[in-house]
Amino acid sequence: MDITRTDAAVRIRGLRKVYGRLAAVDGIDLDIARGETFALLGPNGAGKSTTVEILEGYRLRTAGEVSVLGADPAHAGLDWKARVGIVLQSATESGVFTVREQLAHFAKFYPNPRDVDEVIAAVGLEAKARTRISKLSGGQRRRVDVALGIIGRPELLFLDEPTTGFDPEARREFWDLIRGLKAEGTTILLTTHYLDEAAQLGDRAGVILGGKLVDVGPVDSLGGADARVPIVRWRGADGAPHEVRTERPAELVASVVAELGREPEGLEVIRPGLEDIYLQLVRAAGADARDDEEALA
Ligand SMILES: Nc1ncnc2c1ncn2[C@@H]1O[C@H](COP(=O)(O)OP(=O)(O)OP(=O)(O)O)[C@@H](O)[C@H]1O
Repeated sequence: MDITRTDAAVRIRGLRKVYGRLAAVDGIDLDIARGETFALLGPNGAGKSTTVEILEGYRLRTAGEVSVLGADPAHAGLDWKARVGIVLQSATESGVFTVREQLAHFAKFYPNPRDVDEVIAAVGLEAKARTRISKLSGGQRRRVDVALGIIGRPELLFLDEPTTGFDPEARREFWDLIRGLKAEGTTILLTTHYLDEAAQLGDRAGVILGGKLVDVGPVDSLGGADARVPIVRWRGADGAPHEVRTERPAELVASVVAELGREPEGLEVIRPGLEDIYLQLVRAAGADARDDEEALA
């Protein structure tokens, strides 16, 4: 099968990456459509960066098939590189240039770059355009990274934990920037530890655990319908904790109040958000892994 013959921006089949005895990526299949924003979630060491770096052409895979914008990133040339924007996890080091100089320099490598001043404005660095990068704060340097990632007007943008170190206002401004790129048709693959970021930006999300994609789907359906059923918690007459999942929490609370004849202690009604669902998935996978280990022992 020639998987480069696809309309998808990214197609991954049976991807594996082995470091010594560790399968850091252990059989991933995934399609990302053109124009889609896909958020890749997972705890530290899950295999997100390894996967993304293979797609970027920075790492070689052990096995599997990968197509990115119709090419195999392991063999793609300069034309392909010009169509891809990359914001790596680690920040820019080149401190001697000003923000504007650095961007103007990189813009020359691309056939159809964005306007340097527009990009500086888009990442909110107008006031620092003539400042040396070495004099910027961590969050401001991260904005330079993002600016360098988009200066070439990429069709596909990889963002590896882009807002680490951003203050809350900067994150919101960054989200607006990403929404603008998305509106222009840019395909975006985002890895993040911020679940609200995935919920704000992602059309779909995938959760990687132990090198495997354990769930993938629209952000608001991740974990399945059951994962979103409200949870009611309270303490009974003897002080014992109770927890019930129900689609009709008001009805349950009314019956608990009637039974106790008073306000229940420790009453909580929780509608699980993406963060709760993600944590449930991570814990469930951890429990499965322990069961497997016990079965093997
Ligand atoms: N060059 C390498 N040599 C050996 N092991 C590696 C190498 N790079 C990554 N690993 C291991 O592969 C696993 C996956 O790492 P990876 O960086 O892909 O995780 P991640 O999901 O991006 O984590 P984080 O959220 O911390 O960035 C980890 O156990 C890591 O220790």
